[in-house]
Amino acid sequence: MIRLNNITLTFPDGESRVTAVDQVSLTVHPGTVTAITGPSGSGKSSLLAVAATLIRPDSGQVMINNTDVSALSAREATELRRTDIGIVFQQSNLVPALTAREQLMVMNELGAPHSRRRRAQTAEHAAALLHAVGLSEHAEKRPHQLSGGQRQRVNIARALMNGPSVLLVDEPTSALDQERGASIIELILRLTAELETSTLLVTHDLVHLPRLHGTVHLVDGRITKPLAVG
Ligand SMILES: Nc1ncnc2c1ncn2[C@@H]1O[C@H](COP(=O)(O)OP(=O)(O)OP(=O)(O)O)[C@@H](O)[C@H]1O
Repeated sequence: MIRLNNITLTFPDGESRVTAVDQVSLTVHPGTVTAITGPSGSGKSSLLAVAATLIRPDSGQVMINNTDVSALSAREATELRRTDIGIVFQQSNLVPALTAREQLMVMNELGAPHSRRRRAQTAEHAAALLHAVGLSEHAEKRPHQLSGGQRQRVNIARALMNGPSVLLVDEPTSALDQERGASIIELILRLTAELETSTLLVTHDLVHLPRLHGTVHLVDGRITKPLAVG
């Protein structure tokens, strides 16, 4: 579970500061997907970065599975991020030289060298995830040989490699046509249910909102009345 308690985040802006996130609280339960929507500049990506523990807020708490992230040492926070949080960034950051399978394998090779047995388990897990995202037949392809939707599927599978309890996804459908976008949303919903992740999804594609479990609408960094959807 992820819970944000009264988060405020400001950035320097010339002589003063701009408030990107303004007293935002939200909770995402396991197995559910909550969308963050709002106009450009309303603080969606900033809020996601706080949830990812990549940016420390000026005030407020980020609770991951009842652990207050601000109470952790830098090392503990890094470990929590590695094991408990899966992130799909807006800019696909797949490595051009690696195949889909290798993009997943590399997640486990960052760190201590592993035994042969551990490598075999990792390979099995990567294969299972590629199957889950419908890419078994494309496992040996490199990013330039995959479509935009397929690359997004690799990104999602890679974010799930370490078995995170929290999945954070930034604009997963923005580069896709409506049909491919809808199938990525279906995939995220299915994986969220199967793997019981608490999923937060930034999107400005309002068409998908009725499929999700909750929506947080931001204007100028603040939560406003939920949009009427459906
Ligand atoms: N690193 C930064 N330094 C200074 N200001 C920033 C920084 N990042 C974001 N901001 C400001 O914070 C506010 C929120 O930006 P943010 O990128 O979170 O919005 P957004 O809703 O994700 O926008 P978009 O939909 O265009 O991606 C904006 O006023 C933005 O200019």
